[in-house]
Amino acid sequence: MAAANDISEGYHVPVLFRESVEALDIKPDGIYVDCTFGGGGHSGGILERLGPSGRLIAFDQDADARQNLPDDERLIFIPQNFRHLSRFLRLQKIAAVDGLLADLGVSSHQFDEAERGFSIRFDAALDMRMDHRSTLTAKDIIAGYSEEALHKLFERYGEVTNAKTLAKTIVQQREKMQVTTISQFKAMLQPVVKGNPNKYFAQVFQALRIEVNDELGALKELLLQLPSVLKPGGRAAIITFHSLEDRLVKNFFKDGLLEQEVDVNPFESVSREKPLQVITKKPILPSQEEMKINPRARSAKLRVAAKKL
Ligand SMILES: C[S@@+](CC[C@H](N)C(=O)[O-])C[C@H]1O[C@@H](n2cnc3c(N)ncnc32)[C@H](O)[C@@H]1O
Repeated sequence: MAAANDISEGYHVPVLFRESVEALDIKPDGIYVDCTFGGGGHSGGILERLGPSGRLIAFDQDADARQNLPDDERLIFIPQNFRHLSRFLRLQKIAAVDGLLADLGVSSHQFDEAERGFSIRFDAALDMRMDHRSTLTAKDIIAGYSEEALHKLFERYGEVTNAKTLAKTIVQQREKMQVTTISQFKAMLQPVVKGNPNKYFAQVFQALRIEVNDELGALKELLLQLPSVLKPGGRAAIITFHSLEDRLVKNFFKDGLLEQEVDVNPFESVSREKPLQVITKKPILPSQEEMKINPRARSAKLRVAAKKL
């Protein structure tokens, strides 16, 4: 596993490393959660600050992350989706934790392994699953979703400007040809590509990846568990990579609500307890220097909140 100043470039370079680990305000004997272990960069930073009695519970739904596990008995690895956070903490007999970090999305490793099907750079099966135990793949979405569902998906998750035309083309074309690989899919899209093809394909692939892995559903479930999982004063630090995720985190940290819900009863809106206190009024962004060294950091935003005392 990568230590703080010995970042392994091979698997994943942690983004906003110092900022996010410092945001957890680590107590040496505390219990912490890394929801997204990946290459173990952030976990390494947390372990460095923990004393011998501290504990780190690390989740990752991708079996590949196991290869980065350090030989450290303070770390417990849980190869599961972080949406099951409370359940697995209970199994470990942990009632609440002192801090939690989530560095959302995919790792560089997942992008760089051609056969995972995440990257437009390679040809492979249209897969995109972070967790191989789950059944839905990108191929299934292209083959089976209705035109309307495809339209909504590409518009919402990819901000594809001609999402309606794209959805229509997919539905027409899939009658004529079976699409199982990235190159077949890209060929199918050729007539509708708008602007820079790489940018267009990247938006389309992002939308499919979010759907395959139900990334927003998992994030919502994680957020809803924060008030009960954190100890009073316990910190949550979440790094997002696109506006849909960031909006969810921002709203939940501010109001304890997933969407901007309108309170029907104005008295209730005054009295409703907000479970978290926002620590970062504005998101923390990577420095120019970090973005130069690690272009993947460009869209990262870190938000931090604490459970109210
Ligand atoms: C951006 S990488 C994290 C990198 C890590 N912070 C590091 O320093 O190497 C995201 C990781 O989280 C995992 N992941 C994403 N969503 C997840 C979820 N809902 N549950 C569990 N793991 C998830 C991915 O498999 C990937 O390995």
